[in-house]
Amino acid sequence: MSLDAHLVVTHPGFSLDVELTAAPGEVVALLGPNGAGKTTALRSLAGLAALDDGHVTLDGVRLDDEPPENRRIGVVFQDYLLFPHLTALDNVAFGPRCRRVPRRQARDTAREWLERVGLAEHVRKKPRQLSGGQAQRVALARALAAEPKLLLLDEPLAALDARTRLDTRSALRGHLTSFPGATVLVTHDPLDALMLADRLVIIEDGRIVQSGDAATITAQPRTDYVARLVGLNLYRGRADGTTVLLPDGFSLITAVPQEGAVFVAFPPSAVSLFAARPEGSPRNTWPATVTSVARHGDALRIELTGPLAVAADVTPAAAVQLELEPGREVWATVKATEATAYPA
Ligand SMILES: Nc1ncnc2c1ncn2[C@@H]1O[C@H](COP(=O)(O)OP(=O)(O)OP(=O)(O)O)[C@@H](O)[C@H]1O
Repeated sequence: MSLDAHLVVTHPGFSLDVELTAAPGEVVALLGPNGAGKTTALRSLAGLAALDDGHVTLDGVRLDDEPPENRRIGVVFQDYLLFPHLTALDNVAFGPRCRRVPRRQARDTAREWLERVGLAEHVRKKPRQLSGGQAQRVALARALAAEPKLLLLDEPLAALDARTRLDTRSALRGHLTSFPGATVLVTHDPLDALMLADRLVIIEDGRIVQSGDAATITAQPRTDYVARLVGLNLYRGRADGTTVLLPDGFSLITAVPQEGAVFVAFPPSAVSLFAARPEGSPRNTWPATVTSVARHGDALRIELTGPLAVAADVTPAAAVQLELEPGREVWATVKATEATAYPA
């Protein structure tokens, strides 16, 4: 169930030319700025957009001449909606039914999958009676129930609010871990990529600019986009429920409990700075000293030392008001809901 693809697609003013492989069980994330060609790549893998050149091979079998329904590819696309007139159960049973599995058996399989994604009580609901997170899980169950060899996910979490996103991301990670086929995931969100993927492939302007595991890419970004992308505050520690103890003794509180070795990540935009210790403040609050101030897009990126070394993004107005300059002592906070912990 390994994927080997060379995707060449030409539109007026844009050309995509990327080579992509994914081993059985491997999750590959395609990341890139808007218009980089991620969706085009995914659609051409799915057979929804024609290749102008190249090939798509799954397990050594060329797929590019096969119609989408014969490709044994599961897709969870943002615009690939559930059938509105079918129940969750029949939406999920649709895949097996397409493969001529008898109705009762298809429904049994669908029920199992809906249980697996935690929707046992919602099998009879129509899509409009489901929340965004539930609909996303039905879409995932529908894709997996068809026993695809390749799973394609296009921004699977983008439509969800922050809290639902966190829960759904963790659950999705579990499902991907037990999925035996190859997975290709498109996302804008570095956290999705770090948490869900074994390997990242960064696409800019239709070309691969960097690929590798998260640690390698984080250590050695090769383009401005990648540098900004990995501009996450990332720590390794040991989780005991929602408390993560870092090696130098500082503890971070996270929203989702974990156990054992974990990473904790949050973006610089999640760090707030205050002149005095804030009252009734979020769970993570510590004194910090500014070491540098640099322009970062429309914001200023502030590097701080203290019990936790962090980067924070603040508006220029806030930087002036807080008199942020090297040596300035401030208080930093991060909400537990912004600090994501995931197994290391
Ligand atoms: N059918 C089409 N006809 C012409 N141009 C297209 C077509 N589909 C995509 N493009 C162009 O191809 C480029 C890549 O688009 P694509 O949607 O693949 O990028 P993306 O990386 O997924 O972007 P985003 O993150 O914004 O979704 C864009 O410049 C887009 O305008």
